[in-house]
Amino acid sequence: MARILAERLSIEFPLYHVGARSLKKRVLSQAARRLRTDAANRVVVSALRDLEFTIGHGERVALLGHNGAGKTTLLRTLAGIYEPVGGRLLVEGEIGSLIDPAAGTDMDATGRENILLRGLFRGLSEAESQTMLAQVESFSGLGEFLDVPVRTYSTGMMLRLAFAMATVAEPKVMLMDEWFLAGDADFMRRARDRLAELVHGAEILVLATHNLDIARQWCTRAIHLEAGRIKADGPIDAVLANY
Ligand SMILES: Nc1ncnc2c1ncn2[C@@H]1O[C@H](COP(=O)(O)OP(=O)(O)OP(=O)(O)O)[C@@H](O)[C@H]1O
Repeated sequence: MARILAERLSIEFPLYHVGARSLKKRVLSQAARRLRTDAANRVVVSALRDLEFTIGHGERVALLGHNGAGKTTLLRTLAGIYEPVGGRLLVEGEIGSLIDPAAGTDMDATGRENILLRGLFRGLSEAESQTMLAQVESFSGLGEFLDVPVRTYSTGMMLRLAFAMATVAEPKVMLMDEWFLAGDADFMRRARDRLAELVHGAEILVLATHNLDIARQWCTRAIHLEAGRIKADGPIDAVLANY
């Protein structure tokens, strides 16, 4: 069964090329909330600090918080893109990630080649990859553009490809950034239906959003992040009442 467990989970980003003494002085002199110097005397941004939570089967979690609170960092960490600098993270269940459309995409390869590569990466057989290709082809609506290098795609075309590739997998843990809910009206009508099916089929949904209506509509629980820490965690209505 799908499960996510975080214990004292912390993420930091070293800031290279900002060795300026003035910045270091500032970091040391003020009670800086997010910046500090690490053991190697580098300035680091503390993006997530000591997060503790468990997400279990059937939970639909909204990550809420103002700009820079840590929502995207947490999604990327759950997806395995960032490695925690402290604490422990356990994610059980196949992950479907709708976070960065370009992530895991070879920009010089065509859409079709990318789909087949993704299939191979997931350990699908040749026949299964071809089935996935047919599904993505019909769902993405990219038509002849599937045979063109991805680097020439518009933002909306990238989104279609990424969406179609991520959703044919029927993952158990769905990680999603709200901007995947943006797109042209025609595609989004179909995408929302597919997404609703996926969310229904997935055991866990984690959705980062600023849109409280979307949070209320899609989620049962909310984790409110503030400056990299959990400010509130509970049933969606209770968290939103104090948001
Ligand atoms: N690659 C990076 N290098 C340095 N700092 C980073 C990096 N990515 C994120 N941060 C910092 O980590 C903190 C959390 O950023 P994050 O993008 O997770 O916030 P967010 O809640 O998703 O914000 P938004 O709502 O604006 O998208 C911010 O202080 C940000 O500056």
